[in-house]
Amino acid sequence: MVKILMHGCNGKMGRMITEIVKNEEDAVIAAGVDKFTGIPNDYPVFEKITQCDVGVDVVIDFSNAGAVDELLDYCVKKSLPVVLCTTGLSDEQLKKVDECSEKIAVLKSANMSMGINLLLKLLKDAAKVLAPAGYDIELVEKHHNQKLDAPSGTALALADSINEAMGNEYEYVYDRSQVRKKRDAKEIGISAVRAGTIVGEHEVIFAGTDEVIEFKHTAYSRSVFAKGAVEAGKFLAGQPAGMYDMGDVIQF
Ligand SMILES: NC(=O)C1=CN([C@@H]2O[C@H](COP(=O)(O)OP(=O)(O)OC[C@H]3O[C@@H](n4cnc5c(N)ncnc54)[C@H](O)[C@@H]3O)[C@@H](O)[C@H]2O)C=CC1
Ligand SMILES: O=C(O)C1=N[C@H](C(=O)O)C[C@H](O)C1
Repeated sequence: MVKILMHGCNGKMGRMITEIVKNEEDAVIAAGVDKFTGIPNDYPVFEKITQCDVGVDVVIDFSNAGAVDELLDYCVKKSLPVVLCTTGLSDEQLKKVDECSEKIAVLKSANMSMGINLLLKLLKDAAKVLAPAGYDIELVEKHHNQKLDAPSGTALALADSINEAMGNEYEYVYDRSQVRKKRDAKEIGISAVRAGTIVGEHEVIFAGTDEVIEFKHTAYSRSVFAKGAVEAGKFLAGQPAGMYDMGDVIQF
């Protein structure tokens, strides 16, 4: 039985994971951490990660970028593997994540869904054919009005996947409002929409002369992220130190 510490247990994702784990035979949430403790849970909930004294096998984190440094310090101190799903981390924090992965197992992924992880692979092939043929690349992401970071971690991961396939020659452009020149061929434009309760939509557009190819992923429920996160947690418990991603969990 894998014992999970749910970091951010009373948020939208934390609550979804709490429900999904109830149907798991080989995993259980042994404790939660959330700065908002106003929700009754079946497991003990601590306001701060440093207060948690329950023995667990793995941490699943869906919280806030501001909470991640303390979480990483705790995981290193307790030698705990951590599935890091929070997005919007700073460059400094990303460096810290890398350093921590020398001491503990860290699985970092901006999107735990099967569809996006397949898309990360498919886009590399598409870009290798379409970019040299002169197709422009643009990305549009849409999320709910409660989301703090923009662009989404997934949009950045999709752009990084394309860029990696193209020798990291592309620059990301987030805002054209102050620009008075034509777009460069080696740009990936990234636009963000925040509205209503949209769970998560990502569109990657390859636009050539008289032809457009679009890849689109729509998450209709947070359960697609929650299921992936639980699988990742079960996979990561007991793994040696290192940097992991969803490609290690979902074998295509
Ligand atoms: N990797 C993935 O597949 C996905 C990642 N996310 C990311 O996960 C994060 C959380 O998303 P949601 O659950 O929608 O947000 P949310 O705002 O509904 O939940 C976050 C929870 O973290 C808690 N929290 C904030 N600061 C804290 C601290 N210092 N210590 C303990 N708890 C703290 C809040 O009280 C809240 O309950 C975001 O960064 C989001 O972008 C969201 C969905 C999927
Ligand atoms: O905040 C969200 O909701 C989501 N965040 C992730 C991201 O930033 O990519 C993943 C998902 O799209 C939902």
